[in-house]
Amino acid sequence: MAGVNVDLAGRSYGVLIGSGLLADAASLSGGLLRKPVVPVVTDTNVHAAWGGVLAESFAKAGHEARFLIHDPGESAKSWAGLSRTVEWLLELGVERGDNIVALGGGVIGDLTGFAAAILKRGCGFIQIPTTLLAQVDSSVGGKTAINVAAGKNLVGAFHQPSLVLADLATLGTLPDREMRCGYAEIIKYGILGDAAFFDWCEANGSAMIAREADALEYAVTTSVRAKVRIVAEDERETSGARALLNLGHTFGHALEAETDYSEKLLHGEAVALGMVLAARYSARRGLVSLDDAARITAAIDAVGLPSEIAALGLDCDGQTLAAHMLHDKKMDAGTLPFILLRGIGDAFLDREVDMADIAAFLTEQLQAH
Ligand SMILES: NC(=O)c1ccc[n+]([C@@H]2O[C@H](COP(=O)([O-])OP(=O)(O)OC[C@H]3O[C@@H](n4cnc5c(N)ncnc54)[C@H](O)[C@@H]3O)[C@@H](O)[C@H]2O)c1
Ligand SMILES: O=C(O)C(=O)C[C@@H](O)[C@H](O)[C@H](O)COP(=O)(O)O
Ligand SMILES: [Zn+2]
Repeated sequence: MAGVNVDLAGRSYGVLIGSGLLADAASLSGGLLRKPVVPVVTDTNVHAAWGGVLAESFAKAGHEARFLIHDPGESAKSWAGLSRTVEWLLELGVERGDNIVALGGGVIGDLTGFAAAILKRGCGFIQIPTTLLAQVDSSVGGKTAINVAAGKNLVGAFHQPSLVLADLATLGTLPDREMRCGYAEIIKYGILGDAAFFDWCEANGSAMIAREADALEYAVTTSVRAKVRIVAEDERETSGARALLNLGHTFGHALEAETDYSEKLLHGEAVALGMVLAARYSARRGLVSLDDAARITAAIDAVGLPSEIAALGLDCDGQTLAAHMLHDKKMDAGTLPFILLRGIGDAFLDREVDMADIAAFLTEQLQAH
């Protein structure tokens, strides 16, 4: 088992990574579980696959896991999903010092974390991420949110968990499409700041997606360490350091909005496409070489992630996609900074991007091939 500490004044916590942690969840949580009944928020798929293992672990330690089970998918990260969660937690009599368990992927983690942030002005929560994407990214760092009509994650809070338990064995039941989504956020750490890790991803992406134990453990621990370093430097995304974790997301969130946050395009797939677009736009501006942009596209394509927005068959132009971006949380005094590239492993925040140029570029990309 590997452990990574997230060092934040007054809000520090550990991320434990290993295989089989769920069966020991109660003992690993130690004093964080204070009451006989422990609220666990999850979705139907995760409950069916792993709810029993968690319930048994809690029962061995004298706790009853009481489940709130949402439908799977982005629809749970909504006002309706939030209100259902908060009302249920209130009925259970959850107190500020209690910890609510989020058992699931990024949707359940973001929703439960936000419910914990606002319930009685702030309760504790434990992240038990069961997707690769949630283990390498969403369970760590304290961004919690729901989606609203105007866009992705627009209502939320920074609220750090008390503990993260990333059990690699839970990935055994995860569909391959979701494994590829996790890979998108993993290779993101290489593209934005670690060229050697990008090389490693290029060589080991397929092994990781095939759940080869060594590759998976290396990918998850390296990713978590990378994220923790950035979060410790800029917890609330104020200095620009954390904004680099948004590489591919300005484009990606616009694509998710245009596809109605549906199964047509999952978050990791949108981020993969967004990173290709960021690389190609950087090349168009002469910031990065065409070779580097092509290498990023090839690494994404090689594992079966989408790399061409033209193939999505969207009925819109670049201007429509650019309009979605105007709600982006990075907007600052009317301008939208973009995360662009000078090279693989060398991302930076460009505050001088012209939105008309972005729209024209996207129209070209929508028509390409
Ligand atoms: N807070 C952050 O920093 C952050 C970072 C990245 C992504 N996100 C958010 O995370 C969300 C995406 O998360 P996700 O990719 O984990 O998707 P998800 O939570 O929708 O899970 C994907 C699918 O896998 C199923 N599933 C989960 N674990 C499983 C398991 N072990 N076995 C079988 N099925 C399982 C789920 O039921 C769901 O159908 C997006 O809303 C995104 O905005 C947040
Ligand atoms: O932790 C961060 O910071 C990230 O940007 C991680 C992203 O992968 C994640 O999708 C995040 O939710 C996007 O941030 P947002 O502020 O644009 O919602
Ligand atoms: Zn993301």
